[in-house]
Amino acid sequence: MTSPATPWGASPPDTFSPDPELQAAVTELGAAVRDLLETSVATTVAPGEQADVAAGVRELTARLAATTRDRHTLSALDDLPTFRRTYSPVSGVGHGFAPPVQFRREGDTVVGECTLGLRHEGPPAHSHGGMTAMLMDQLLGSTAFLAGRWGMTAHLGLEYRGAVPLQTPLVLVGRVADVSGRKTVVTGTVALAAEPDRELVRGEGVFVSPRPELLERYFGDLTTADGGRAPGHAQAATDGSTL
Ligand SMILES: CCCCCCCCCC(=O)SCCNC(=O)CCNC(=O)[C@H](O)C(C)(C)COP(=O)(O)OP(=O)(O)OC[C@H]1O[C@@H](n2cnc3c(N)ncnc32)[C@H](O)[C@@H]1OP(=O)(O)O
Repeated sequence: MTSPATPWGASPPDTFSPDPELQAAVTELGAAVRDLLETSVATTVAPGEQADVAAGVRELTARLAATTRDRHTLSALDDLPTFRRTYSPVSGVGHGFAPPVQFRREGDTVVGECTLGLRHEGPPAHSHGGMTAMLMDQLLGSTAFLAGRWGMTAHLGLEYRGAVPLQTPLVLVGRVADVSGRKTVVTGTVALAAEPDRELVRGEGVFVSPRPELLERYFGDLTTADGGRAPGHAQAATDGSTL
């Protein structure tokens, strides 16, 4: 299957079809852990109740620990050529810390929407600056990727122009600014969904597709969940247009 032409290059064909039962269970567990994390930093119940809950959570954790993957093994729901990352701490539905942000193409931009919670707090009632940097890194990286230009963050610059409130819908917009060789420059903004033209954070990132020796060093021993060599990175990272 070939991907449709876009003003900025090829996008990867999405032919990956994960097990729907696993996808549903991981999504549900991610949502439940997200609620737990959020409530754990908001709760004001008595110390004894918190201690009881902690003991219960440890029992549940032990059940999940019965079988686990190591860092060199992809989840069965992940796919490198399409960069499907179920456990991304920014966009992963399976990650309790993630808002999670949903990204989509809109014209020549990539748009993301999310609402941050108390688990992302820095200054009271507002986002931690590092959390906003995570949002920006993922936004800019996703923008490069969706333009057929996968790369790793080589530089990330941020201007914090206004504090980002928690529990308030946000909109993120990314644009490819320049491409040359293995390098892609992307700019992006974070704003309130209700005031999309008032930029709270402005970012610029340089994404570089690593040279083959680095690719091998970083990802050479990655395997898929069923033990095969993980496909896609060598091609995906050296030239996004081959995706
Ligand atoms: C849907 C999926 C979306 C995924 C989104 C994910 C978002 C998150 C992305 C990440 O967080 S990635 C993790 C954080 N980043 C890293 O760990 C990268 C660490 N750095 C490296 O491994 C290497 O420095 C790097 C791969 C970035 C570059 O190494 P190379 O040896 O391949 O690059 P090289 O030095 O040959 O430079 C290639 C080009 O990039 C340019 N370049 C490299 N570093 C640069 C830099 N810092 N600033 C500006 N330009 C840079 C360099 O000048 C040159 O330009 P020219 O071709 O025009 O000469």
